[in-house]
Amino acid sequence: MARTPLIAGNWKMNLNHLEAIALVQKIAFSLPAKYFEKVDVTVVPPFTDLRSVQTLVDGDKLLLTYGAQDVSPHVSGAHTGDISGAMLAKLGCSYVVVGHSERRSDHHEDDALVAAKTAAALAHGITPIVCVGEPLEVREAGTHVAHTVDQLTGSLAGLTAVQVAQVVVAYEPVWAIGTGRVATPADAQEVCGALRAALVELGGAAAGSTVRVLYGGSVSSKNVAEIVGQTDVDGALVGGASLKADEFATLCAIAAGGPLP
Ligand SMILES: O=C[C@H](O)COP(=O)(O)O
Repeated sequence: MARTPLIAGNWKMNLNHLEAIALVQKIAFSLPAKYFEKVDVTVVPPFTDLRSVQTLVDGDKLLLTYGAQDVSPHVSGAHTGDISGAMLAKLGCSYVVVGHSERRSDHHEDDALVAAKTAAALAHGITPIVCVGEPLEVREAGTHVAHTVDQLTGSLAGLTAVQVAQVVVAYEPVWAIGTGRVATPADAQEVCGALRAALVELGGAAAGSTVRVLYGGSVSSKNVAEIVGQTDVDGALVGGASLKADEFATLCAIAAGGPLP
């Protein structure tokens, strides 16, 4: 079954709600409806922008979707600073990023916590984008495939086969994030192929054929075609390049198979 590519723009801790509106308007203006038949496009702003983005997307009936950068593993109550899955669902979020390497590093998130967040997202009908990826020393030791497969297995622990088939996975080698040092298409395919095989182990054939496995790490309009051209790469999780409307729109158009906007 052909999987529709997904391009997700992770804004990280950038852009206030006014800047968010301006960027989404520019992206939507640059990408006419025909592109959305061939690629799913989502933006992932900071929490503080989500209500503004929701109002814009709903009001103007835009075809792109949006998501959040994190979700609480808790349901509600005394968890200062957390944002629940129910809150994100009410804001119309389609996706939530979980287990990004910046959160694993900055906030010491481990696979068990990521698994709890993954389950929290699914419980509210939000698709988790589950991130895995090796640091440079693991890549240099040559154990990156086993490392990322272990991370994925831990991050999906406790899910049913049906739930496994509902996630999106993002392979983001830490050494490629924000560095301009993109993985080669062969590097991306090697790990994404192994992750797909692991998905079959965890969720059966349905998970292997339906789950989209993205690549992330210095993706731009210059390299996206080769990356998404790999058999087991179904799109990209884009950081820096998602903050520039023209660049992000071009990147999405290329992932859709063109023509350029
Ligand atoms: O979530 C996105 C990734 O961390 C990639 O970021 P980047 O495209 O700036 O390298």
